[in-house]
Amino acid sequence: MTTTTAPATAVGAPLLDVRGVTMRFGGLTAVNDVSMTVNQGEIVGLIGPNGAGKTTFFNCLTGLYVPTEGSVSYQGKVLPPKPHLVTQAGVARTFQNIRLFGNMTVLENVLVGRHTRTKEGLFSAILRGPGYHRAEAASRQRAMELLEFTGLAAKAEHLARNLPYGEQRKLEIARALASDPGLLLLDEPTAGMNPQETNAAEELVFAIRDLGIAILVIEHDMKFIFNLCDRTAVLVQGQKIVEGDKETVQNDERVITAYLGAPLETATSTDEQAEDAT
Ligand SMILES: Nc1ncnc2c1ncn2[C@@H]1O[C@H](COP(=O)(O)OP(=O)(O)OP(=O)(O)O)[C@@H](O)[C@H]1O
Repeated sequence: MTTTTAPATAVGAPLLDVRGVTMRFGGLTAVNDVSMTVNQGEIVGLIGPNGAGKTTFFNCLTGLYVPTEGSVSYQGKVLPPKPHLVTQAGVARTFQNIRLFGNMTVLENVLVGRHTRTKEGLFSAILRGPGYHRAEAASRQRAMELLEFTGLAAKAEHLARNLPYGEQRKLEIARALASDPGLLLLDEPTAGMNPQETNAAEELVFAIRDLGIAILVIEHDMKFIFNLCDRTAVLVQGQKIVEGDKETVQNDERVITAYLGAPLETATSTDEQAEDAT
C-alpha cells in the first residue's frame, strides 16, 4: 500500500475553539471536560477506544447535543446548539452511519446539502420566478462541481442507494461540502472501506484541506489517521488524555494502556481487516 505524506500547509488562526465540554447522560459522563482547537489549514485526528465519547463529542460540537458544561466557538463566536445554525455558521459533518436519501439521485442529495446557502425563500420557490430559477441553476452548477471534485459526476443521475459503499461515503462528503464549510467534521469516513477505497478517501481529505477547509476526523484506522493528521487527540473514557503528533501519541504510555498494549500503527488497519475477511 502506498502512503501519502501531508504536504506542508500554513496553519492559520484558530477556527474551532472548544473549552471544557462535558456531556452527561444521567450518571454517565460520556465526555469529560474536553478542550481543543482546530486551526485554519489543519487536519486534526480524534481517536479512542469504542465508547470513549468521540461521537458524543462531535454531537456536542454540531448542536445535536447541548453540552452539560463548556462552550464551543467557531471563528470567535459561540455556536448556537442547533444543527442548522451550526451548518450555517460554517461547520459541516458526516455521520458514522451513512445518512443519504437512498431514493433520491446523487445530484439531489448534494442539492439537499446546499439549501443552507440558498437565499430563495418559500414564496420565491412557489412562484418560481426568475430569482428562483437563477438560484436553482447556480445550486446545480455548484453541486456538479462538487461531484466532479469527489469523482462522482458520472453518477449524478444514479439513485444514491445504488452506489457502491465507498462512493456513498464520498457522496456524504460531497453533500457536507455543499454547505460551503470552513470546517468539516468526519466521523469514521473509512469505516467498512477496502484498502483501495481508504487510499482514495485519504487523497480526498488532503484535497479538501487544500481547498482551505480545516478537518477534524474520528477514525479507528491508525494508518489513515497518522498519514493524514497534523495533530491527533486521544479520548479515553470521555477524557482527552493526550494530544500531539504521531510520535507523541504512539509513545504515550496511557494511550498504549488504553489500547491494551497493541501497537497503535497496527491496532485497526484496514489492510488487516481485509486480510481477515479473506
Ligand atoms: N444519547 C445517549 N444516551 C445515553 N448514553 C449515551 C448516549 N450517546 C452515547 N452514550 C454513551 O456515551 C458513551 C460514549 O459513546 P460514543 O458513541 O460517543 O463513543 P465513541 O467513542 O464514539 O464510540 P465508537 O468508537 O464505538 O463509535 C457510551 O458509553 C455510550 O453508550
